[in-house]
Amino acid sequence: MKRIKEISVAIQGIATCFHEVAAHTYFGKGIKTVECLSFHALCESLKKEETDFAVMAIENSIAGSILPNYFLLQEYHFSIVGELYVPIHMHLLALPGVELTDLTLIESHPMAIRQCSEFLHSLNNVTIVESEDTALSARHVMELQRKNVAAIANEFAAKKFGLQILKRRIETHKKNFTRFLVLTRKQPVAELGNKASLYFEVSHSIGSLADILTNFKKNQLNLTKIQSIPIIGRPQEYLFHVDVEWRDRSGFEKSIKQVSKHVGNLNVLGEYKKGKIEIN
Ligand SMILES: O=C(O)C(=O)C[C@]1(C(=O)O)C=C[C@@H](O)C=C1
Repeated sequence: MKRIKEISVAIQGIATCFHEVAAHTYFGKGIKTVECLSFHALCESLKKEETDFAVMAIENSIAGSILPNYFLLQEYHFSIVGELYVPIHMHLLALPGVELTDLTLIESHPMAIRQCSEFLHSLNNVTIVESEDTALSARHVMELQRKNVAAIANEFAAKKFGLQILKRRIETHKKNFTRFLVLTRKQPVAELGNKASLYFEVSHSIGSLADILTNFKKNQLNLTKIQSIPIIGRPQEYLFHVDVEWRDRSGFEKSIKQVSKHVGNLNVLGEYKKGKIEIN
């Protein structure tokens, strides 16, 4: 009997990290996840065909955009084929028996640290250290076996590395979501989506960006995100990354045709189905 090859998905981080949660939420449990310790390594894994897909965090509702990932999207030109919003619950993890007053060092991924800044500012004499990944930080706490060290990570990491949840839900706001993109090597557009991500540059003249946004409005496109990214080597010039949604795809097609005459470097990174934010 012919075996169906299991889908392999590059994630940034090690097992139990939020990227693994995102990959399992999108594809289900029957996939092989490939651990990458940077977003650059994640892109390389997909580019070198070691994996079929990559899941990449792009923004968080507390900490904002992950700007370096916009540069990676420009550099690698993968297709965005999906997106999902994952609820993020951050916990402070330490060895069993440790108390808050024992801590002198807390380690985590920089995005996790930013999501917990209010809590972290309330602590005295604690050094905050950035790491590649929340789950890796939890593993470090287990490996070090020191009472003064803690990690910010999720409940799956706590379970896997035998750590206690010293303080639960330390994110600055309880409605905390990270948006992940699902990437694959360049492929033709499936035209089944209701959302697209694109980027372009406009001339340095009055209203040039406003004209493009007005065109989106005219074609019934809902702008859900706009992010400017510096053009390296051209100070004060920017690329604009935008996400738009539609009810009728013909409006998107029309708009792309029309704006392509007025912008430079227009790239549609992908069309995909809009992800849902499930607030419960
Ligand atoms: O460190 C992890 O667990 C990750 O998957 C990375 C990451 C991120 O890049 O934003 C994913 C989701 C959370 O926002 C915090 C960290």
